Amino acid sequence: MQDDDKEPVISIRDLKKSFGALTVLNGINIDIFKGENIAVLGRSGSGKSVLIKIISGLLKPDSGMVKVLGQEVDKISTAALQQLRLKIGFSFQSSALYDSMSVKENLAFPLVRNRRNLSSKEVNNAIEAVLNDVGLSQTINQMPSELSGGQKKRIGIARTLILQPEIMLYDEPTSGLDPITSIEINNLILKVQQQYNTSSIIITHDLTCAKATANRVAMLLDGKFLTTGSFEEVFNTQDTAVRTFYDYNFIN
Ligand SMILES: Nc1ncnc2c1ncn2[C@@H]1O[C@H](COP(=O)(O)OP(=O)(O)OP(=O)(O)O)[C@@H](O)[C@H]1O
Repeated sequence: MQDDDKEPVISIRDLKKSFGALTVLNGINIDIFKGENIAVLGRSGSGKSVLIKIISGLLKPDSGMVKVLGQEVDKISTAALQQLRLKIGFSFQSSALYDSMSVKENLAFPLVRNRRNLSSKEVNNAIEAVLNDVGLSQTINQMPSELSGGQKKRIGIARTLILQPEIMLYDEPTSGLDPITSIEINNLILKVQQQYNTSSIIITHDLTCAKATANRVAMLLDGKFLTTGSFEEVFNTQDTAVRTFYDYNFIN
C-alpha cells in the first residue's frame, strides 16, 4: 500500500454544529479511507443529514475540522469548493430528477454544465455507459414520471456517477422502496464502490442496507458517534441505546 492510500479521503475531528439552542453534532470524529463504505445509523433528527451537508460544504460547522480529499471544506474559497463538489456525488432521498427533462437530458445536464470541452458524441457515450452501469439503458428516452421509485433512485445515482466522483453520499437510498427493489439498490451501491472505487457514506435507517453495503457502521447518538465498527461489532453489543435501535428497526 502506498502512503497516498493511507491518507483518509474524509477526516473529521471534534465537529460541532448547533442551530440556536439545539445542539445537533457535538464532537464527531471519523476517518474514511479510499474505497470504504460507511453506513451512518441514527434516529430521525439525530443529525445524519446535517453531517453530510457539512461534508459537502452545504452547511458550515461551528467548530472542528472537516477535511475532504485533503481540503478543509469550510476554509477554502467558493471556487475551490465548487471544484471539490464535482468530486462528491450526492444521492438525494428524493432522487431530485428534473421532471420536465427526459432521462437522457437529466444525465446530460451535469456533464454539459461542468465539462464544457466534451463533444456531443462524448456526452452521449458517457450517458450510455452510466445507464448501462445502473442497468437502465432502456429508459434513455423516458420521462421521470414514467419511472418506478427504484428506477428514479438509479437514475439519480447515475446522474452523480457521470461526473466520476471520488466520494458518494447516499441519503436514505432505500427509503420508500419495497424489499426486492431495496436489494437491487444495495447491490448497485456495492457495484459503484467496486467499479468507481468510491468512498461512500450511506445514511440509512435500514439495517439490511447497512449490513449489505457497509464495511463499517457508525451509530450517531446525542451528537456523537456512539460506536463504529463492522456491522457485527456494532450490534453484538449490550449497549442499551444501540440494542434499542437494533430491536426497534427489526420489529418495524
Ligand atoms: N438549516 C437548519 N436550520 C435549523 N435546524 C436544522 C437545520 N437543518 C437541520 N436542522 C435540525 O437539526 C436536527 C437534525 O436534522 P437532520 O436532518 O440532520 O436529521 P436526520 O438524522 O437526517 O433525520 P432523518 O432521519 O429524519 O432524515 C433536526 O432537529 C433538524 O430540525
